[in-house]
Amino acid sequence: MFRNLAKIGRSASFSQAPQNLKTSTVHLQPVRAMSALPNYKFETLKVTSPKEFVYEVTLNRPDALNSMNKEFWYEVPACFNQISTDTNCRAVVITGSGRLFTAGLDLSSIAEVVAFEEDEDVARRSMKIMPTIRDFQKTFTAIEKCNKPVIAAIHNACIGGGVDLITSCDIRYCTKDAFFQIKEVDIGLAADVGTLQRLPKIVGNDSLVRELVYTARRFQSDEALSFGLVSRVFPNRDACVSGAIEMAELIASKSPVAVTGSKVNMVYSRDHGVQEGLDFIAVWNQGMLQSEDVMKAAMASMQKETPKFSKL
Ligand SMILES: CCC/C=C/C=C/C(=O)SCCNC(=O)CCNC(=O)[C@H](O)C(C)(C)COP(=O)(O)OP(=O)(O)OC[C@H]1O[C@@H](n2cnc3c(N)ncnc32)[C@H](O)[C@@H]1OP(=O)(O)O
Repeated sequence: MFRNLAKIGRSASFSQAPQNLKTSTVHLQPVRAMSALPNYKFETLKVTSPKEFVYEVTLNRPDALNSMNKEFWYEVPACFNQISTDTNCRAVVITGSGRLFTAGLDLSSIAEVVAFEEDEDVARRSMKIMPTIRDFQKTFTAIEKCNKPVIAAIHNACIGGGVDLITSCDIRYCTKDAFFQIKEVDIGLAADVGTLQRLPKIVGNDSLVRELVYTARRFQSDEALSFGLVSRVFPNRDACVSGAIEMAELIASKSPVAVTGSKVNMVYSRDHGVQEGLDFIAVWNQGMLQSEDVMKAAMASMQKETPKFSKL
């Protein structure tokens, strides 16, 4: 399988003829021109802070349709692990630069990403590939494990690995022109970095998920909204990104103790039974109920004031 993919990779377009990419037709860049945060230095991502306590992580390879190359797979977890403990951030928005959100795996990078000696024994080759798959799974798990809620703002195409990415986010918004495709079967793969595991839990319709996975058929924003993959649809990219940032700002105004606790417990409860989930939150809250945030929030609510919470 990967041997064939590696051959495709050697002849795919981005590595050989990036100048041919059709990126000039529609450029929907944000109206806001924001400078990157100096302590977040990545090749494939740009991190900015559009509002206090809100970070925007932009997939930043517009000329390659934000496709996922080797650097991307390692930069995403580095970025989200850093954000997870960054006390200046309480909510994150993921956006795509250029004309679409992401084209998924960079087909021209496959040979570099999955490197092995062709004449090597199958077991030895397999054992070399396994750690790469595990690493790539960690890429999107880092978003799910990030202590801050993450909102995906999707415009135009969200293909293959893009669906893996957005299903690891907490909230998904998209534009009216957005379309999605679980594309992996079309390149001879069973999706292996999260879609098959997370999507059924998000949409609660196993029959539909299987249909989308087995056929790789495209579906549009209205269908994505109808079965709950996204919760809001906006007329265009600017409106979508602004809506996501506004929601992130609202989340960031709440107690970071309460929001982080809610995220950690929702992820835990998705993967465990009701009683285990109740046990987990009981242990969690035996500590967190002692937080100053509880008293602050309750007092502010009674006095009809807006509480201000300290950094975590
Ligand atoms: C261990 C692995 C874990 C990860 C697995 C992940 C798997 C996946 O993501 S599977 C999906 C991989 N992606 C694709 O198959 C995308 C295929 N591309 C498209 O469907 C369309 O190109 C797209 C909808 C993104 C855009 O369509 P549009 O009509 O607007 O543009 P095109 O003319 O089709 O494309 C422009 C040029 O870009 C090249 N290109 C597009 N996507 C990729 C890609 N993912 N990797 C490399 N190159 C890509 C396309 O060939 C065109 O090149 P050229 O003909 O030279 O202009």
